[in-house]
Formats: sequence, C-alpha cells, structure tokens
Amino acid sequence: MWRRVASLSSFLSSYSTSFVAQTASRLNTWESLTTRIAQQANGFIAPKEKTPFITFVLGGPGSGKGTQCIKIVETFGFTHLSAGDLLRREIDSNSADGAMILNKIKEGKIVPSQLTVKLIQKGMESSDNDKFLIDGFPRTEENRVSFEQIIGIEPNVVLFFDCPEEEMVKRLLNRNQGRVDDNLETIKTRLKVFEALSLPVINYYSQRGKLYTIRARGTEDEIFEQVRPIFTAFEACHRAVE
Ligand SMILES: Nc1ncnc2c1ncn2[C@@H]1O[C@H](COP(=O)(O)OP(=O)(O)O)[C@@H](O)[C@H]1O
Ligand SMILES: Nc1ccn([C@@H]2O[C@H](COP(=O)(O)OP(=O)(O)O)[C@@H](O)[C@H]2O)c(=O)n1
Ligand SMILES: [Mg+2]
Repeated sequence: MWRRVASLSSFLSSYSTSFVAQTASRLNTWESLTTRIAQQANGFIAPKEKTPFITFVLGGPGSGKGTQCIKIVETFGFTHLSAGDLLRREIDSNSADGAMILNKIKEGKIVPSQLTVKLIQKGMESSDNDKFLIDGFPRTEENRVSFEQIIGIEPNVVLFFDCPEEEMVKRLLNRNQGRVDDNLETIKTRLKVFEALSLPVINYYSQRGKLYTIRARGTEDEIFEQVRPIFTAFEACHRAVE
C-alpha cells in the first residue's frame, strides 16, 4: 500500500547511484526528481487504512495518454480508469444519460462533471487496487473541483503529455478505432476545448508542484522512458516503509 513515509529524503538521496538515477536524469536531475517526489509522498498523509494513490493523466487528444497508461499498468500495476472509456461504456449500456453523452462526445464538448466523477468513483470502489491512473480527467476546472468535492482526495501525481498539435491531429486521423469524434471537425473543437479549458487545470497542478511534463513526441518506448523514473521513484518510497 502507498503510505506516508517518515524520512524519504534521506532514503532517496542514498539511492542516487542506482540505475533509476541514470534513467531519471533524462527527465530531471535525480536529485530534483527525488526531492519533489519525497515532498509529495511526505504530504500524502493516509487518513484511513487504505488511501489510494492517484495519478491524473492529462494531455491533448491524441497525445498518447491511453497508450502510455497501458505501459504504466503493465510495469507498475496501476488500475487504469479512462474517463472517455467509462463514458463510452455508459453509451453502450443504454443508460438514461447515454444519448446526452454521445452528443457531447460527437461535438467534442465536455460531459457534466458530476456524471463523469460518479463513473470514476464506481470504478475506484469496484477495484481492490489502491493505485489508479485516471486518464483524460480532469479536463476542466469544473471536473477538478467536482472530483475534490465528491471523492475528496487530491492526486499524488499529474502527468502531462505535451505533444505538438499537428502530431496529435495526424495520430487521431490514423487512430482507426471507429470513434465518432476522430474526424477533423470534432478534432478542431477538441483542440480548442483543450486549450481553453484543460490548460488552466494543467497550470493549476504545475503551480502546486504536482505536474510532470512528458515530451510526447518520439516512439512509444522513448516516451515511456520519460515516464518510468517517476513511478520507479515512488515505488522506491513505498518499499522504504515496508
Ligand atoms: N508515440 C507515438 N507515436 C506514434 N503514434 C502513437 C504514439 N503513441 C500513441 N500513438 C497512436 O496515436 C493514437 C492516439 O493515441 P492514444 O493513446 O489513444 O492517445 P490519447 O489517449 O491521448 O487520445 C493511437 O492510434 C496510438 O496508437
Ligand atoms: N473528463 C472527460 C473526459 C472525456 N470526456 C468526453 O469524452 C471525449 C473523449 O475523451 P477521451 O479521453 O476518450 O479522448 P482522448 O483524449 O483519449 O482522445 C471527450 O472529447 C469528451 O467529449 C468528457 O466529457 N470529460
Ligand atoms: Mg485516450
């Protein structure tokens, strides 16, 4: 379980000659990465026996969030909750909100936050895991505040896949998953929504020192090598208390 660590800073600094350190230097210096992670882990005070470790995975449409989440799940054992997948499942299950959700997705607009947060909540409650990747959420300040109000937990880590727009458009037009929103018209709206509504959320977490920006161009493996040291360092914190 991910729990508060008493003296992570000293543990982490003694870890600085490891393989992890070499890898981490690609993203940050190891010292600055581990200092940040130790601070965040120290701020993670478990009020009850099992408090989940939450990672928000953000980035524009087509930036590679889902692709990298699969790798994080395989390597670090997180449970992946994609807000978009949960909403699409709701449409497929003919729920009362299905038609409204479908319209929002077709238009590239954002579904009312309470609904999305309730789906995420259900996903978290039905899992035995205590490490979650929440992918494509929060996309707006309203999403963010709604999560805080309903779930009442702050994310430990926020990943931001930073990808040039032309690359995202190219990927979306080649995604080939039969999605109703992977067409040029909807993509244009989604990019505008990202800039107007999602970037402020990213800035919010940057100011709070929780943001890890990943340069999301290159091969999937190259990008994962920027992601890996972040979770490796958190795992090291976790092992230190066991
Ligand atoms: N590094 C990459 N280089 C090229 N294509 C990629 C890369 N990462 C993901 N893709 C492809 O781009 C498309 C969008 O990726 P996806 O993970 O679904 O992004 P998101 O969840 O951010 O919309 C998919 O078809 C995926 O296979
Ligand atoms: N937090 C969220 C996430 C997705 N969505 C809707 O679902 C669509 C698809 O989201 P997604 O996360 O699957 O999209 P990608 O960024 O993975 O391409 C979005 O364009 C929104 O219409 C939402 O309303 N609120
Ligand atoms: Mg996705």
